[in-house]
Amino acid sequence: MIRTLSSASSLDEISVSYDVPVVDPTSVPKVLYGHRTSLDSLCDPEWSQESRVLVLYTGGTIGMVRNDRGKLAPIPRELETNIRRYPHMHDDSYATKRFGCNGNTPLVLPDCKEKRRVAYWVYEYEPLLDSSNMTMDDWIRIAKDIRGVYEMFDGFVVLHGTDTLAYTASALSFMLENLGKPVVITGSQIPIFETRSDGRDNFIGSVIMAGSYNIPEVTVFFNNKLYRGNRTTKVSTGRLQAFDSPNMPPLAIAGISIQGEVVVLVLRDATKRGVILVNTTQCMHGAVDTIYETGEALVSAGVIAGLDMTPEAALTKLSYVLAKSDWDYDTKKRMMMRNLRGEMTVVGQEDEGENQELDVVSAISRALQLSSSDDVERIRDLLVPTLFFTAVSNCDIKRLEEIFSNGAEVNLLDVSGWSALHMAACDGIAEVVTWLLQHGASVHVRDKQGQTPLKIAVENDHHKVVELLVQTGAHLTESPLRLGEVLVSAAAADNVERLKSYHIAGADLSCADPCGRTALHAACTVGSEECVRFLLEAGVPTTTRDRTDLTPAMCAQVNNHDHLARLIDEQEE
Ligand SMILES: NC(=O)C[C@H](N)C(=O)O
Repeated sequence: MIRTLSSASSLDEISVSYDVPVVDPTSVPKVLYGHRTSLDSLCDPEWSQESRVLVLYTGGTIGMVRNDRGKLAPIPRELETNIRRYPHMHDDSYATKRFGCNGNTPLVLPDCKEKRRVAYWVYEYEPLLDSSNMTMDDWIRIAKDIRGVYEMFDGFVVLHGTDTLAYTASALSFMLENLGKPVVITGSQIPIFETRSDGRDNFIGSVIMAGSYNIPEVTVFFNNKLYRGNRTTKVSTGRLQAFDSPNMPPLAIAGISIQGEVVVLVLRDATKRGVILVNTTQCMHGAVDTIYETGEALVSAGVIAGLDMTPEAALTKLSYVLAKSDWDYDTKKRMMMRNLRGEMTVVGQEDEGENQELDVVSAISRALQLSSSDDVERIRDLLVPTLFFTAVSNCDIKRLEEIFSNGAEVNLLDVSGWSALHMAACDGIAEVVTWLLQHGASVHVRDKQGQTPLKIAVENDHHKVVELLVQTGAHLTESPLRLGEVLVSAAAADNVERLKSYHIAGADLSCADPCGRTALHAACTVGSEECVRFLLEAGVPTTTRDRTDLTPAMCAQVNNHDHLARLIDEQEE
């Protein structure tokens, strides 16, 4: 089982930092824009059968080919063409049967016994880069590209050269604020086309991670291991185990610390001038420590202890923090000391007082006369999920806090694939939903029917909850045609509350069903004045004609609801 400590816990919508403006759709690269225009097919409800992954191919050895002189260089459009030929990377017969044979047929991974098949698209950068030639602008481009098509995919894979991969991973972890979907970065030491290559396993593993697991953060997948992105560092230019995450379990091993040679007085001047200095270790294992005189002297000179952050994470975190123009100097310093995305281990006040044993665990352990801590641990693992779901349905926030501090996984699923957020969204308790979102619950988790918490909240007309979920980046996944159908049936049932739910969830209320009928046609047909008034206030078009060439006003007249036809006329005037 894959466990993750979610790092996204804000109620804001996903955004990209480093001073990047809100993404302008016209700036989305052509191929991505192409996907945008085929949004309909991507959002088709049938699609819940597969998860969707976008592979952003930026360059690196993984897609390079040896030239006549034996030198490696990337060749445009070579990667996807080759992948289509590898049966273990693309199931052509499944893809053709499901999606037909057109220019936009996705690649599909063969059945890996995961929940759903994973369909994926490769978006190739131009030019393809050796990562040692990448700059901060390239990090920004990747972040913007992900933001631009964020709602259309369940996860993202970034194919990247290994030389600066850890820097990009750290940078993206800070830049992609409130990330709710997996972003997996990978590459290889040997090109994917060569007989012996780590590239194929890294590629397939990353696509599976991005498509089948709910790990909403920036990670690095390499040599069969998934690392937190901002914890990784490149450790070898030649070995297939090119990356490591020395200070993050399960690889963290206590070791000796490093002492730096510094001239403290030079440093004190700098911090007085408002320069932010961070002390990090180059060592693989361990953290900078103030038990040494030199370390203590650095702290007294105003240098921030970077604890066990990798130099890659420290550099990119600094760039991120410095670019935050709305933070003053003290806030920036405080943020550098705080664990923002799981990039460093902060022990101390945050942990104090937590981890008190749950009363019920203690009681059962006593009743069973358990003496070993392993046995108590097992009882806790068994009980915590049940207690957690019970606290959610009882809306018991105090209990939720207590269970959470005892290790409850906030995105845990029950047998029907429901998370605690699905449950709270169904009950419509905004307080619990807010608590879950603040503690890292993902709004993108789907149950076995492919339903998100947002869909559940909409279907139960919990408007406040719908609003909270949308603010956190949730979005509807139905195609416009399917939306047309549900809106028409809501209006036909005189259900204005449902129309409001869809409206708050961001649905376009003018969507038509397969007969060309809109919610306004249906409301006029059945004579629902409340629905007609609501739709007109929402500004839906009034002149749309259905397949039988009727406008909503004509439907009202045919069914003897002349007053509704008049309402529409007044609106048109
Ligand atoms: N293995 C690699 O990908 C190294 C290559 N020079 C790069 O970083 O792009």
